[in-house]
Amino acid sequence: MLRIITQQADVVAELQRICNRTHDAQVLHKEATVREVLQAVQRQGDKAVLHYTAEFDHQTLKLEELRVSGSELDAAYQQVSKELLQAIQLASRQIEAFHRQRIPKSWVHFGDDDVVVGKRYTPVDIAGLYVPGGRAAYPSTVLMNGIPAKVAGVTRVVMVTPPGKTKAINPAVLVAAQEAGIQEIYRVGGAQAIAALAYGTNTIPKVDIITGPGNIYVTLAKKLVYGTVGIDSLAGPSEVLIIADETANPVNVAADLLAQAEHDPMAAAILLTTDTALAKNVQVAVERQLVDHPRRIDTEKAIAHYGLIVVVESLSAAAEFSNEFAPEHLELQVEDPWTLLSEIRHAGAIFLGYSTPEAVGDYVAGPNHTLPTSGAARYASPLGVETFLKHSSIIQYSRTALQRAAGAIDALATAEGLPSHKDSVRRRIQQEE
Ligand SMILES: NC(=O)c1ccc[n+]([C@@H]2O[C@H](COP(=O)([O-])OP(=O)(O)OC[C@H]3O[C@@H](n4cnc5c(N)ncnc54)[C@H](O)[C@@H]3O)[C@@H](O)[C@H]2O)c1
Ligand SMILES: N[C@H](CO)Cc1c[nH]c[nH+]1
Ligand SMILES: [Zn+2]
Repeated sequence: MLRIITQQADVVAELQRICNRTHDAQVLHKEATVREVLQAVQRQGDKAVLHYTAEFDHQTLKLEELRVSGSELDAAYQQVSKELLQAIQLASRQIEAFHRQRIPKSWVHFGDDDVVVGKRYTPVDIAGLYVPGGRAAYPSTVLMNGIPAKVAGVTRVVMVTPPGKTKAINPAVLVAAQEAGIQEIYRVGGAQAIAALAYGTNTIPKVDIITGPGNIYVTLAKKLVYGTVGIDSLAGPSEVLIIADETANPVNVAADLLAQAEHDPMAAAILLTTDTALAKNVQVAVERQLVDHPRRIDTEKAIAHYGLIVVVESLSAAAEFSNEFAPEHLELQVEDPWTLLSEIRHAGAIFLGYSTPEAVGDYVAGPNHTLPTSGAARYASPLGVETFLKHSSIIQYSRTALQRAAGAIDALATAEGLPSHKDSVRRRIQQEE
């Protein structure tokens, strides 16, 4: 049952417990498993990848089965319905249009002082996309990662995703990949997939950046390989926080809470409301909607451990609690969501009004659904084209400009005790032209 507490209780402590669920003491044993997997793949490559695929995904693969074959890719189109193909294509267009809106552009500034400075953007050479596949198949996530990579101009994009129950990858995932221009796909999931992308094996290439969401094992592995490779952000078990007033519909609020809880037993679903009656009605509606829920066991676990309703004194108090939590998804189901928006500082994606369930953002709105979780929205942003780009600073000085700067460089280099820095400037300005 979804618990109700009031603002008199220690709301901040409760929210912190839920927010920290992926990095608290209880996940330490999972981190130990992940470290073991990373080390084994680093040392033994493909052999360890196949070993852990058998252990965690219960699939015994031959080495040559790791890469999804051309015939499996071709066959996927015959296995999806026309409606699903059209939905994938519609979502692709929306996602591409959104991500093409603001592509970071290189620039140079030619100053009057004979100094040129600028930024030059270049894509990573090779990107590795993680597409989850343990408890659900995620064709939408293929698009959310693959399209921004292509828009950024990444020339080699590889994808990893766990094998399904019969080794085969869900055909919708393979169709989405091809619609996003991805052909190089490996049948591997979990920490072993992240390790393979980070260190490289004989079969799977080492990449420059790993992007994409995943469960606790995937998220811990991404955290641990950061530095060996780049990562997008820590996009772990899903979460939603809804702020609702008395005007919200309790049945819809309940459905939106369950829409995130159903992702994972570690998903979080929180309602902050100013209305006691709404709190009770949502609690009842959640119970009713769970009765014949096809994913009832996992969803109930999420609701029981990481679900919460808080009755707050004001919408401003709700906004402050939400800022503490920094949710992946924030829904504002209140009479005037645009006014409340001005009080929100930290959230991955914000959904305004009664007709904007979070599911529109998961699939068709266009903004990315790969979002920071577990408080990471305090410092991180949704995945985007810029995730696959980095920039180099551009600097050019004329001799006159160097002469002007020499005094300041002298003083700073002297203060730092770095004489060759000073010398590299002095020599140039003392040299004959
Ligand atoms: N934040 C986001 O942007 C976002 C987007 C989509 C999905 N998600 C999240 O992605 C996750 C998807 O999770 P999933 O489980 O369906 O798929 P997944 O692919 O992330 O995880 C499945 C893998 O976990 C590994 N694994 C499972 N049990 C293990 C164990 N006991 N020990 C070691 N490894 C183990 C297996 O190797 C398996 O391949 C959910 O948490 C969902 O909420 C987040
Ligand atoms: N809500 C997920 C992000 O937490 C994304 C997703 C994909 N498919 C359905 N939902
Ligand atoms: Zn979702």
